[in-house]
Amino acid sequence: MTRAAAFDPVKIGIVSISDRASAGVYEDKGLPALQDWLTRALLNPITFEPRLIPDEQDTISAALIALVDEGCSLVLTTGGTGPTLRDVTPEATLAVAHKQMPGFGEQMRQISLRFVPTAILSRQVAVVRDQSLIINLPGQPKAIAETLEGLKDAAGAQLVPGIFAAVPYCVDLIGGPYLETRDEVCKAFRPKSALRTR
Ligand SMILES: Nc1ncnc2c1ncn2[C@@H]1O[C@H](COP(=O)(O)OP(=O)(O)OP(=O)(O)O)[C@@H](O)[C@H]1O
Ligand SMILES: Nc1nc2c(c(=O)[nH]1)N[C@H]1C(S)=C(S)[C@@H](COP(=O)(O)O)O[C@H]1N2
Repeated sequence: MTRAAAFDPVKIGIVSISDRASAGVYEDKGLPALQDWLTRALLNPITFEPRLIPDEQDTISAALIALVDEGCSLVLTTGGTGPTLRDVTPEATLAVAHKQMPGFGEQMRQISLRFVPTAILSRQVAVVRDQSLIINLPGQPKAIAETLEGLKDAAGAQLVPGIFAAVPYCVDLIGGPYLETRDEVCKAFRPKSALRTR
């Protein structure tokens, strides 16, 4: 068996929530940014389930429920986390939550403050629904890598850990596949007792 074949396959939902990108007013950069980063970070074979939808609460909740029901162990959204009247991604996500995971939002705002003072305007949340972890990321395409990967210095040393470091163990705990990362992109952390030996 090749080493690649030993990695668990994973299905990941990626959801870009933008009135203008979904209407074709501008090109969607959210889905490509999510797909690029996840492909770089994960060693597992990934099946992506992409959705590009407007900032409508019921549409967002329905998309999240469908992705979880289709077997996505992880669902990442981008966009609609700010304070404008149309920004309803956190409400749509909380509406389908079985558990809230507040640490992800707290850490994302800490990371983002190192990039922009307006980081505190993002109301992003993370939740568990069934055996899936759903995480909101901000809408600025560059915010995707910033929040997932964190902040590194010029030599590549981690200054602020990205939120993705905690994602593989969280997915373990809710019964999902064993996710493995490329350390140079994101060093995942698991307690020693949870490490799989090869
Ligand atoms: N899917 C996307 N593709 C490209 N750029 C985006 C996308 N989503 C957001 N942006 C950029 O990031 C900014 C902030 O994102 P935000 O989610 O607040 O969008 P918005 O201003 O509510 O507008 P819209 O929902 O129409 O994208 C946008 O104004 C836009 O410049
Ligand atoms: N890492 C990062 N976080 C960020 C930003 C950013 O550029 N980079 N933009 C902020 C801004 S300006 C806003 S209004 C909020 C909400 O963005 P959203 O409505 O696009 O989700 O995210 C914030 N978080």
